Amino acid sequence: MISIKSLQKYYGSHHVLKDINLTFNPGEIHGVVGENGAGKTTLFRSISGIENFNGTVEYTKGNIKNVMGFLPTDPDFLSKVTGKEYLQLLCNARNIKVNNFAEKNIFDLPLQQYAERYSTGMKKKLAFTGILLQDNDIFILDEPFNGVDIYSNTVITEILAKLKQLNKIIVLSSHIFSTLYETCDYLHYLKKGSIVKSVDKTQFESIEKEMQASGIKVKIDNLNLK
Ligand SMILES: Nc1ncnc2c1ncn2[C@@H]1O[C@H](COP(=O)(O)OP(=O)(O)OP(=O)(O)O)[C@@H](O)[C@H]1O
Repeated sequence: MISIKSLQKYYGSHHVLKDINLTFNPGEIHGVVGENGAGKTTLFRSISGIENFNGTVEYTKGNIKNVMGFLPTDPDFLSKVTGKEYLQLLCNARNIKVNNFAEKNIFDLPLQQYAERYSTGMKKKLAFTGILLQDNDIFILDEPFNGVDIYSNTVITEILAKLKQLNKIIVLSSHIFSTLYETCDYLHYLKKGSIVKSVDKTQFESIEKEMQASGIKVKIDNLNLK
């Protein structure tokens, strides 16, 4: 179980995350939704230990960093590192031996090419493959579906279902509600740095409606488009 208590994050005087309290259990898929700039990436980076913050993130089974795979929105790679070398590096970091990377290449990526020259979607798929090969127990996925083609979206959805079956802890963000309905067990609505609503699947619609009602129509009307 991951237990987040009173998490606060400031960038200078900007209070980006305000008193976040969340619990994630094995076998659950949690979605974090919110408008651009609400703080989703900052929350994920804090949980992953990339950012300093006030409050606590506790994992009951030990050091979260040793068992967690973090997928950033836009993964980037060192220059002159091929896709295969990148996967090898990630496996080495966990002492995992892979004999045949071609067999593990679920997205059919050109593993002999330099990863930094991959397209946006290919980079995301390579980074995702890497954290899957690491046998992690926790997956923090920042917009895993964004920039990825339709077929790969289906593959990712099926992988998430499999990870859930395997009792992993999964936290993801997405702006696409149909995807969230399909994948998540719980949704947390992050608004201006605060969790304003946490619901189970039976109430996803209430968050979708609340987000739609948060002024978009009024703003468009104010444009006076003719
Ligand atoms: N390194 C940083 N330094 C200063 N401010 C930052 C930094 N990173 C993020 N912010 C600010 O923190 C706030 C939350 O940003 P964050 O990227 O977490 O939002 P988000 O919900 O992930 O947005 P999006 O949906 O657009 O990806 C924004 O106001 C952003 O400008």
